Amino acid sequence: MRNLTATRPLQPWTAPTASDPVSASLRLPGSKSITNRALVLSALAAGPSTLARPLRARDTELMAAALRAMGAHVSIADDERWLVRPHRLVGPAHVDVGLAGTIMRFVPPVAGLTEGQVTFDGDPQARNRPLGPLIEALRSLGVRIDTTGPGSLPLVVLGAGRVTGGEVVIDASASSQLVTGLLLAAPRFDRGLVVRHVGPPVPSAPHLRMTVQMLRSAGAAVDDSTPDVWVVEPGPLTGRSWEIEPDLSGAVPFFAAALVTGGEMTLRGWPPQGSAQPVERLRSLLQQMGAEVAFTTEGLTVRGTGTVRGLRADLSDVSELTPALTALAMLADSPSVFTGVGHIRGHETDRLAALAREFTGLGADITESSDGLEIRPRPLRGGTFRTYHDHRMAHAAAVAGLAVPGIELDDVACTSKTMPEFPALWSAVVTGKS
Ligand SMILES: O=C(O)C1=C[C@@H](OP(=O)(O)O)[C@@H](O)[C@H](O)C1
Ligand SMILES: C=C(OP(=O)(O)O)C(=O)O
Repeated sequence: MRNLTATRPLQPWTAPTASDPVSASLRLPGSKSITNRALVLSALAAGPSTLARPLRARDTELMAAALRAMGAHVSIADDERWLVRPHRLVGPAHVDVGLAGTIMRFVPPVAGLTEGQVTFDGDPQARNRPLGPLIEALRSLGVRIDTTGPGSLPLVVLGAGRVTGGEVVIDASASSQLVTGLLLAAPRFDRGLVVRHVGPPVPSAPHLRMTVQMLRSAGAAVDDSTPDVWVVEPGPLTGRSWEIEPDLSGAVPFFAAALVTGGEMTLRGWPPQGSAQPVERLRSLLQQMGAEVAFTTEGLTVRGTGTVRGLRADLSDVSELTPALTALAMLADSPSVFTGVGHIRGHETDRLAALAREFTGLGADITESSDGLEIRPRPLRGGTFRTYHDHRMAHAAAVAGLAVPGIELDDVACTSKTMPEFPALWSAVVTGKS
């Protein structure tokens, strides 16, 4: 099986230190999670769709390429508006998932609906990310899948062009994306789908709500009224125009900059009717850490008061924020304890181990627990910080670097996963040249 992933040259980068309060008003790129759900739903719809202000980054370009490889017409030439015209899905096709959880979990069910063989592989670290429960769930629904590894990439889906559907039991405690992947394709299964989760809690509940909300927007009938059970009726998905919100997770390091430096950061472009992303939860976390947060006509504004407070929190619903919040906690006036995020050991890297190791290398007092981190702030020093191909490790190092001179990332190019402009934009914002 081929691995088409090109080797990317490492890009060392020294995180800029802020000499003044960081203040800016920005419009950030679109949400990865919304863009990739919209691409999948559009490729499975009965008519054409558009995505307004999508995220252009490695994860979303690879998703577009994956769907195109299986026959959908996906045009991403225009930064402001991507076009998707569904087409009969046919193999043979190869899907390079890169390091994207959204591709490795959302596309195999689509491959089951494809006529022909679809192979999947990605970056070496993608092979470590949990996929077994999805493979088993699809097999139990009659989809033929060949694997060489123990329930992980690489894999081959021998698509029959249709999936009967029915009922499936899955342990999705390793990732909410295991459920989302099944749900997104489920309206196109002959009998629809009932997904029943059995096991420790599913993390990232807001991402599951986003999935249900977007399925309904595309015309699907979904019942999520019973905890840990999702019922999707069979039926056509409609093509539509998707407005992609700015990425909330990508915004967090910028909000953190306001907190650390006593500055003010406004992110423009929030939907007036409420967000599909967990804005209220983020607002509460930042407030507990000492920020003032306000929604104005211009956007979402976070103001630092000059002091960062320690935080005790279960972060299971917003686990992808753990790296940036850990960096903030390093600079706080009291200890922090984060729990509920054991599953981020299966994110782009083992984030608990990587954060503990790299910040310890800078002089931090940080320890891993089985499901989180404990941080007792003390002065940090500059030094090398390894990012392990993980964009959010780079975000964490950048936040610490605001207050600690000489933090040298071995590679910042990993930020291309969700925000290729991150190094340039961050430097401009921190130095006041944005
Ligand atoms: O569905 C999604 O778009 C995502 C779900 C979450 O995954 P996990 O449930 O694996 O944490 C989140 O961390 C990830 O960044 C994006
Ligand atoms: C966990 C993340 O990504 P993925 O969508 O690849 O799971 C993340 O972006 O923090």
